Amino acid sequence: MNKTELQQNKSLPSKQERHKLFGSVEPGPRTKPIDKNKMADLQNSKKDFLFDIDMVGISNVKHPISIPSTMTPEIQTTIGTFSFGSSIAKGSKGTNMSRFTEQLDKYHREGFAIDLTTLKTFTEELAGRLKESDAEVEVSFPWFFERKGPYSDLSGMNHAHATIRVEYDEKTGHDITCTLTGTITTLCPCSKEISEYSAHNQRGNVTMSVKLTDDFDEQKTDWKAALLEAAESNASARIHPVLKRPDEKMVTEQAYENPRFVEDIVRLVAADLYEYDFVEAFEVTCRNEESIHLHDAVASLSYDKKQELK
Ligand SMILES: Nc1nc2c(ncn2[C@@H]2O[C@H](COP(=O)(O)OP(=O)(O)OP(=O)(O)O)[C@@H](O)[C@H]2O)c(=O)[nH]1
Repeated sequence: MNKTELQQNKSLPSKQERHKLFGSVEPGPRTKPIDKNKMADLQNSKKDFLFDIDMVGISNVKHPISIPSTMTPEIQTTIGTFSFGSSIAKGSKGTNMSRFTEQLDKYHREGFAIDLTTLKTFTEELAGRLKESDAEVEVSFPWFFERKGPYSDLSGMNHAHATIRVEYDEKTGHDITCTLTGTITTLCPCSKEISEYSAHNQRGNVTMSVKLTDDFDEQKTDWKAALLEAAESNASARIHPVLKRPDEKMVTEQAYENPRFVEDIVRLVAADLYEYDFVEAFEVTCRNEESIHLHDAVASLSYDKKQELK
């Protein structure tokens, strides 16, 4: 049926009348100023408001971002989920929340690339814009990377979940924590040991949170690729988007030859993070989505290399 054949039998009231029909009313008298300078500014009231606030800001801010990567694709646009905040002293009623998104938009217009150098500048500048001595910014995003079948070399796209957190304080400078959750295959050592055939295996989620050393050089090291390698190289097998039968045979046999408990994974990944010279402290968690249970198996450990110096 085309447009001219469609009959409009109903005679509808105008859109304005329809809105009235559904409850819209005429605006009431306007008594409050519309000029910004004459408006009340509650946020900036100064009194003793009893307690300092550790962090106030906005969260769950979705925004398009571009991220650099040493793996293919080297530049990718994705959606970042941000949170921004700062402390406020008890003498201030509130923060100026519009300034967070105002600054985000300014950086976006200048081609906001989500690298650590830019995020450090962003956080310091945010503290200045808020007229506070500290600020924090966190951004999470799916990071995509190409993965080839081990035999066929056929490629497809995998992704891991990345988070960068930058904390700035004018007295102590910047603190950066980078987190990556990568997915792996784990094959149960116990099941392999006790069974006449086979062994159950599952998807494991490895979350690595690392505090970077002050001299970390992102031109030399892609932290995302390094953390992914720590998780995948210690797994029973890697996860692949495209597998032909010869590939499938290879990853199945590889998993059988490399059985891992969640405890094995966190310890082996910890050993790699311990050897990375750009990592000052770390936390590793492995959560296996068990294929023989409805529940997950979990293990985690944390380590601070500075402890060794004490
Ligand atoms: N402090 C505070 N602000 C809120 C809250 N809920 C909403 N707002 C925000 O208040 C903002 C407007 O306040 P400001 O950012 O101080 O606006 P302004 O005073 O015109 O901005 P400046 O000229 O930069 O000081 C809006 O962006 C709202 O999102 C809240 O719980 N606390």
